[in-house]
Amino acid sequence: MPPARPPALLDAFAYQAGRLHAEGVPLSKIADAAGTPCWVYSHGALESRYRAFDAAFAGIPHLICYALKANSNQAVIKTFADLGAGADIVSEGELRRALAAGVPPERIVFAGVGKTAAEMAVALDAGILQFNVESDQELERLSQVASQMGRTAGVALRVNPDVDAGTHAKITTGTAENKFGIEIDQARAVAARTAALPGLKLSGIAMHIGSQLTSVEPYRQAFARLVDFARMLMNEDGHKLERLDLGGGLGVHYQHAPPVDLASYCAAAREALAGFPGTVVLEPGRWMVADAGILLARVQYVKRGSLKTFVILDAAMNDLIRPALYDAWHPVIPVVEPAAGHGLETVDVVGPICESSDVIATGRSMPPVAQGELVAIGVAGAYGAVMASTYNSRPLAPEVMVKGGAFSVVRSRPSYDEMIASDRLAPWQIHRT
Ligand SMILES: Cc1ncc(COP(=O)(O)O)c(C=O)c1O
Ligand SMILES: N[C@@H](CCCC[NH3+])C(=O)O
Repeated sequence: MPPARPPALLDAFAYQAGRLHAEGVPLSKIADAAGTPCWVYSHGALESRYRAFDAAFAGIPHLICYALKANSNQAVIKTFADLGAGADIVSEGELRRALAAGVPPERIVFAGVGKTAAEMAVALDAGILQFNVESDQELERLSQVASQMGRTAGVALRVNPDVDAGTHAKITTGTAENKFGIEIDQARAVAARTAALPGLKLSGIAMHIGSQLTSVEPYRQAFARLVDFARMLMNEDGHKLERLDLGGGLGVHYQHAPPVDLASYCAAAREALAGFPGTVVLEPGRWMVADAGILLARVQYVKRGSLKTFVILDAAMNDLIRPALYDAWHPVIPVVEPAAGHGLETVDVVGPICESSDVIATGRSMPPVAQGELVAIGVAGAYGAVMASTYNSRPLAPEVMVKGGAFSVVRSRPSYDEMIASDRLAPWQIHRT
């Protein structure tokens, strides 16, 4: 097993003159301006991730539909949209975020098992590229909504290839046990139904087998099944498919580098797609943003007990829920570079929330940190801010984007008044004096 990820490997976050920076900005300066906890994103890292992904698929017609669910801040979406990205969305909220950030509707694909008729209507009205349809009932509803509006909906059938992605049980999506997609054995009949129903145009086949994949083999199997199925639909049933949507899921380097990297993922896709005449749609989320973001926090207390030492931060599970939810491992890095030859201390890094699951790191061996110091929680650009809540009435942490030597608050911290502003008393609780 290779050693846990050293801080120096975080792409855009490195020590300069003994202080951790985001690109050219000392993180302490951002903490002073925005307060802690706060999210910090590197514009340069986002751009280089997108460019690398795009370059890997050079030579084959492709459309990168960034999966907004990983990080849907307007400044992040716009960074990708400016480079030509489309969007993979799962809700009307994400549709509105994509459009507001300037993603052209003809580059938007709409996934999700529970699309409402209202969501379909808004997306049809916007003129999105395709609906990734996940059930026969959804197909019927989409046909009705589109017909009533006098529109034609582009349809890609999301098939469930029944391949185990070998990832965490809570984030696998491509086996028959999961709610996602149409079982591949049933999908041929659903394709025929799509061709027969009004208001629909079958334009592609889609898949997405899970997230944080760390091996290429499940991709190979799933891609092969998808392409075989698409060829059968084209050659035997006469459907004209314009697009194959391979979904997302490419894993990133949290604790240990995954053996699947962009090059091998892309090679597997190219091999499977050889000779396919259409466009390949890709829906990377995590891979595009994880390394480009950190959560910046300040140590409030160091509590030394008889069994454990707790480093208590001002960031908590309501900010970053991944450790509590998936036992996820994130690097925790002191902002002041530890002196050469520093020792290590085994600590639990926790937040102030009243739950024992409010952990950022358990049993972590790290350089000692003291009260008042800043720490960066790394690889937090994906599924960080988007999964945050206000549990314990903690306002959502602000988001900051850095570009070179400049930084900007791209979502502010709500005031306490704003946080409670939409609560109302019931009429019978209002007493007139
Ligand atoms: C349909 C779909 N596409 C794309 C993604 C993005 O996945 P990831 O962030 O793992 O690339 C997801 C999330 O797992 C998804 O459900
Ligand atoms: N939210 C998850 C992954 C699920 C991806 C969305 N289908 C994570 O933090 O890793």
